[in-house]
Amino acid sequence: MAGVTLSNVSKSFPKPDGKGTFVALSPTDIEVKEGEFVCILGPSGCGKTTLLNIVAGFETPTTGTVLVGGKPVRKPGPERGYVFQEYALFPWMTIIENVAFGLRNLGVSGAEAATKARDYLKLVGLSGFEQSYPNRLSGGMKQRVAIARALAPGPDILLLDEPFAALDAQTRYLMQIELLRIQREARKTTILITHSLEEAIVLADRVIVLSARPGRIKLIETIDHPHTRNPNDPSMTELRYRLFQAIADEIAPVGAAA
Ligand SMILES: Nc1ncnc2c1ncn2[C@@H]1O[C@H](COP(=O)(O)OP(=O)(O)OP(=O)(O)O)[C@@H](O)[C@H]1O
Repeated sequence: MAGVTLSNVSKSFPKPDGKGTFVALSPTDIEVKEGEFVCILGPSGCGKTTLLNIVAGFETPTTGTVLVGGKPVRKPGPERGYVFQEYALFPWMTIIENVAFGLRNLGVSGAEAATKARDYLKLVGLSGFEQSYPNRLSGGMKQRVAIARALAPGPDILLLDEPFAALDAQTRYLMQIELLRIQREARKTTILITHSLEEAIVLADRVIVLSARPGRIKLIETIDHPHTRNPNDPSMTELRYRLFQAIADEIAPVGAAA
């Protein structure tokens, strides 16, 4: 197990016209404890994916450092599993090949990778679909495969970028409960980006709301209600209101200027 520490992490990108840079993420400090489930909310374009990509090692921060298990992140690594919004499965590979892919890249033998891939497909409830191709699966099933693939190399950290955004409401809820079960069972330190207040309330031990771009931490809420949570339960009303207000305040200036 490992935690994640971001110290003074910021990111600037070149402006689209090539003249100078703009700040996508303001200097940010976040400490995610071992086994903790953190959800990050914020308006579109505030730097959520950028933050996650920096933790994943896909992007280098302009300032600051990220430590995973006390070690600096410089590039992607097998101790960090990533789940993309749009499944990102290889359509020409069977489901089991997709899940075994990361293991094979790590030098695990074909037979061992297949055994592990089978175990993880079982964990996400997809035994029996090993030889199917992604185009035969529903959106929810594809996302289960993507989660199994992220888990297969045995990461300490799970990073998920709006993993359920493309799913219908019912499948989304079922997947949230499933993810929570897996996360609790495997005690993975988890950071999940979402646009959904409800999703954050259902899943998170702690919710971090970022401001409009350049993102900075606007609000942190610890949720200590026992799982499983109903975001519409009256006990969640105040929390829900605070989260809503924090996000609405960030969106309001756009409307106000009109
Ligand atoms: N590689 C890149 N090069 C240039 N600009 C980028 C790059 N990646 C992100 N940006 C810009 O940085 C800003 C933050 O983007 P980011 O994708 O992190 O936001 P986000 O909060 O995840 O947005 P959304 O909720 O819409 O997915 C945006 O203005 C985006 O266009």
